[in-house]
Amino acid sequence: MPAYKRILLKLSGEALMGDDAYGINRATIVRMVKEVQEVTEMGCEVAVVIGGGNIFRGVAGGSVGMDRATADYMGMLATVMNSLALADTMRQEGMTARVMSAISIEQVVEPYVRPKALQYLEEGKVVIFAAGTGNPFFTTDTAAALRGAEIGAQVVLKATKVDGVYTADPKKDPSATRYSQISFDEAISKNLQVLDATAFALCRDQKLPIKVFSIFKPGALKRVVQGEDEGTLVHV
Ligand SMILES: Nc1ncnc2c1ncn2[C@@H]1O[C@H](COP(=O)(O)OP(=O)(O)O)[C@@H](O)[C@H]1O
Ligand SMILES: O=c1ccn([C@@H]2O[C@H](COP(=O)(O)OP(=O)(O)O)[C@@H](O)[C@H]2O)c(=O)[nH]1
Repeated sequence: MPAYKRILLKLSGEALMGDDAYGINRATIVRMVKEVQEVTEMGCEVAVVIGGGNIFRGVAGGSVGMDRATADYMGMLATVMNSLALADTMRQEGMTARVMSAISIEQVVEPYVRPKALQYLEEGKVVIFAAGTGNPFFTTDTAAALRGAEIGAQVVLKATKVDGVYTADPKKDPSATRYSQISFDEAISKNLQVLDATAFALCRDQKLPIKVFSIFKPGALKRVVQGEDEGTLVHV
């Protein structure tokens, strides 16, 4: 029995590169899809938000003099590409996935319509939310928090490059240690960078717990969904 009936899974776009320098690494995306398949087979309803950092990030465009909003729209389009790749890989693995976009590009993907997303989830289909929130100056973490709240997910699962929330950024401070759980208030008071501030505030207000775990660790998603001790739970 899964510990969660419905989850919102945020997959890092950057992690899709695997060991490549850019784009989507085939073996990496297949592995991610197989992990998602395992949890759908347990009867867990899965919605996914995928980032775009493997292709384009708005801040990168902004830093070289591009108009930030334009760069962010490019970033959103990058998430659409990743979403299409993810849905197609799911199809190849025998799953049914539907991509819904926050910006209208109807020839490519259907628009996000909340009742329809809920229907797909009830039917056991994986729903992939593309184009983030549809607004510049936001991130896909915020899209994950927003859609997670909208669909009534019991938890936002952030599958990322680190295996949890640490006392300090583990990439900069090797002596940092991992929390197995931490409250929203404590994470805020210690200024721990887990999700961006907007996403974090939304989850806290909606009392939507967040689980941070490694996207690279085999079987981690399954263990999280089974309610086992994996990664870090950020709770109310
Ligand atoms: N206290 C902390 N605990 C864990 N990770 C942290 C912390 N502070 C900063 N980080 C950094 O946050 C990064 C993950 O967040 P993020 O850039 O949003 O990744 P993505 O959106 O690609 O999943 C990690 O690579 C880690 O270096
Ligand atoms: O609601 C959103 C979501 C994403 N983006 C843009 O899309 C890019 C890719 O998303 P993100 O950086 O969150 O991806 P990840 O870190 O997961 O690779 C961001 O840098 C933003 O430029 C945006 O403008 N609004």
